[in-house]
Amino acid sequence: MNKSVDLFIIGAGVAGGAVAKVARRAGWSVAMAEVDGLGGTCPLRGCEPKKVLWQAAETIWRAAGARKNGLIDTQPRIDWPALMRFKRSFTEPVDASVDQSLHDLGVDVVRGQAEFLAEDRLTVGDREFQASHIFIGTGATPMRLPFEGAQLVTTSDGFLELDELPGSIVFIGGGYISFEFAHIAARCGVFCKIIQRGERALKLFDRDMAELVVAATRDLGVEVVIGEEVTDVQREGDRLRVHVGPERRRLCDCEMVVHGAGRAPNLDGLNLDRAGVERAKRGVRVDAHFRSVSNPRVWSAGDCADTPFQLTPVADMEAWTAAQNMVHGKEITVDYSAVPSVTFTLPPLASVGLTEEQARKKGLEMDVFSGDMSGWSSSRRVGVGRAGYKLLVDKSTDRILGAHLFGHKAEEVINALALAMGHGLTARQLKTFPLAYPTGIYELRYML
Ligand SMILES: Cc1cc2nc3c(=O)[nH]c(=O)nc-3n(C[C@H](O)[C@H](O)[C@H](O)COP(=O)(O)OP(=O)(O)OC[C@H]3O[C@@H](n4cnc5c(N)ncnc54)[C@H](O)[C@@H]3O)c2cc1C
Ligand SMILES: NC(=O)c1ccc[n+]([C@@H]2O[C@H](COP(=O)([O-])OP(=O)(O)OC[C@H]3O[C@@H](n4cnc5c(N)ncnc54)[C@H](O)[C@@H]3O)[C@@H](O)[C@H]2O)c1
Repeated sequence: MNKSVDLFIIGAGVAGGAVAKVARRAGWSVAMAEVDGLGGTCPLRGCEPKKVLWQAAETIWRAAGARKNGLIDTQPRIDWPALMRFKRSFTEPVDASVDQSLHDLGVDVVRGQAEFLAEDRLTVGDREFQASHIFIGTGATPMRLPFEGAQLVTTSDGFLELDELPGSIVFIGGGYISFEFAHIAARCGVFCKIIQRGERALKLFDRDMAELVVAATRDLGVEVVIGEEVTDVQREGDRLRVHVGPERRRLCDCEMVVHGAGRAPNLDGLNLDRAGVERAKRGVRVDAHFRSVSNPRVWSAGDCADTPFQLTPVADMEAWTAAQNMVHGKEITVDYSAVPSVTFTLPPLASVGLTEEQARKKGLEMDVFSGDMSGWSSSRRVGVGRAGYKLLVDKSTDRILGAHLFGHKAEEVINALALAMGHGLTARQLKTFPLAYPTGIYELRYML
């Protein structure tokens, strides 16, 4: 069956959903293909289910802190199967609820894998579409691991569906996923090891803060191995053997190996060549307005586009911007200078703007305010052992260039700093504005 539409959207995730809204409100006819659950990674197998697990682990963390402070004498335990059932009470309704909103919006939802036939034509199963505009919002998937035993490695999707936890887990890679999952699993009694190649873990974060997180993670009993690259995984009876380095040296055995080695744009199988859509390693090549550089009918944003971050709010912001340009003929761009990001460890690691290294490379004249927060009452109240901050302030404008926090409530405080950066507030304004006390955000005045 053939159908012509103003816009065909590939992928019903955050980015696809944002574009659909703008286009339908402008009266465009819109069809949208989705090969998996509607809603995409974030609500089904990413941020949302992870946060449910994290919140449960936070209870254990809080209890450990209270025990350390001599306030309680028991340590609670997570009932993992119950936690999984609880998690599913969040994830299972998502598909039907997104389906309903897309239906109410007037989007023609097509279940199945979309593939290009030509520059303006696509198929999904036995349906064929001709579209004046096409939006690619296919997200990312765990990147292919270049070794034989890769099929033995559990992905983040698999981890978030585990009915039972194993006794030991090795995480490949020391980025967001490994640290977040290890902080959860370790608090459920799993022995965890994180293996990171190169000279440091959490590379997207400020070096000093990342070191603090590694130290706190080791305090928790998680082994963090830096400078080793996982090059093979093999089955040995009922265990898995992890090898590292070019010579495939045996490093350790464990019950499960989890993929935290990065995510790649989900573009294979789309037949981009047939549509003349150029791609780079990081995704569809787009101009500053999110239009394909090689096929003007095609637009792309979110995790599958060659843009700087793989984060939900960024996918949303980029896709909304792409839609304004595509539907309303605007020429707007995205400002990435104040994008906050959090690694949900316990306590969390949060960051916005430039790291100290990046600011120094740019030759910026700045004041660096940094310190240890472990002795502050906010840390002592919850028994935090390690906590720190670093704020970079431009000497000439007094504006925040970057902010990096590791501590209680960092995941919330960082948003105040992002707002301050985005709206050009000065350090003095932040320091003197009367904020509610005693709160995490109030403590900004002690940092500056
Ligand atoms: C474990 C985990 C935790 C995360 N935690 C956070 C967090 O705490 N905070 C945060 O900001 N970000 C987090 N992220 C990242 C966040 O989930 C992504 O940045 C965000 O979902 C990207 O949105 P998107 O719309 O670009 O892609 P997606 O949400 O991945 O949507 C793409 C959709 O396209 C579909 N699709 C792909 N190919 C086709 C095809 N050929 N035909 C039809 N449909 C197709 C997919 O099935 C998917 O539904 C996390 C990611 C993971 C994996
Ligand atoms: N809280 C959040 O916002 C959140 C949470 C999870 C994921 N995400 C998004 O998903 C993306 C992917 O997350 P991720 O944790 O998989 O990737 P990541 O990019 O954060 O970290 C991957 C790390 O694995 C290392 N690595 C790769 N192959 C290796 C090997 N064979 N041996 C040892 N180390 C290896 C890389 O050098 C890199 O440092 C993130 O970049 C982020 O944008 C965000």
